[in-house]
Amino acid sequence: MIPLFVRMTGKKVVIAGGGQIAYRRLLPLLHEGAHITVISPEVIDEIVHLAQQQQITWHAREIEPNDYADAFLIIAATNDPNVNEQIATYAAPNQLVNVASHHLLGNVHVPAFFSRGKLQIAITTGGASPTLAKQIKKQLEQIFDESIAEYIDELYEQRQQRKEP
Ligand SMILES: C[C@@]1(CC(=O)O)c2cc3[nH]c(cc4nc(cc5[nH]c(cc(n2)[C@H]1CCC(=O)O)[C@@](C)(CC(=O)O)[C@@H]5CCC(=O)O)C(CC(=O)O)=C4CCC(=O)O)c(CCC(=O)O)c3CC(=O)O
Ligand SMILES: NC(=O)C1=CN([C@@H]2O[C@H](COP(=O)(O)OP(=O)(O)OC[C@H]3O[C@@H](n4cnc5c(N)ncnc54)[C@H](O)[C@@H]3O)[C@@H](O)[C@H]2O)C=CC1
Repeated sequence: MIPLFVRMTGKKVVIAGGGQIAYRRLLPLLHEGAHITVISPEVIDEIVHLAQQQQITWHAREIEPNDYADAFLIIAATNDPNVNEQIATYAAPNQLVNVASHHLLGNVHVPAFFSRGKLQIAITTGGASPTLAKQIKKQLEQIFDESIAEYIDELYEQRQQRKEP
């Protein structure tokens, strides 16, 4: 696997499942302006709320292959490993698929990550220990505190000016 930072604005994302994990995946995508559809018979209150506010679409039923045929990114976050596996199987080879229940399925892993303005730091252990990824993130959050965001903004401005003809 290689790390990529993907611009998700306007991209169609289909999330199967509506528990805490689905919600955790959903939030940064929503923040980035992705078009999110959650398909799940039941969802947590936070997801109900987002659907009521029309920030996302929620279909209260089980997922079917047709639901994600044209999705850019599919997130399989149900609590049924067979359903998640089926999603990975039915997805087209050119789709991005994240399977929360099994690190060897799908083609995208979600890292532990944090941002300081334009600086983004992401850590993965390739399924070895998500808990360790979280611990490393916490250590790096101490090293790169909020003050670095302003410095990086300055670097950005200076660089843009240098690039101007
Ligand atoms: C493959 C991946 C999924 C993907 O890419 O979507 C995956 C898979 C699995 N996680 C499981 C369990 C836990 N995951 C966490 C936490 C996090 N897990 C995250 C990512 C990933 N987890 C990807 C690999 C990343 C990597 O390896 O580094 C983080 C970094 C990001 C995020 O989820 O947002 C987030 C920390 C976020 C943060 O705080 O920064 C905790 C601890 C906790 O919640 O506090 C536990 C319980 C302890 C334990 O079991 O270790 C299980 C067993 C499930 C079961 O028993 O059914 C599987 C299945 C499997 O391993 O196959
Ligand atoms: N960080 C990570 O990557 C972690 C991943 N996991 C994995 O993620 C899975 C989901 O975790 P939680 O959100 O806590 O589970 P949860 O049990 O709270 O939620 C599961 C959701 O899946 C929905 N669902 C069940 N069958 C469905 C179907 N056929 N179609 C659509 N939706 C369906 C349910 O209605 C429910 O909303 C876990 O089972 C586990 O395998 C668990 C912990 C951490």
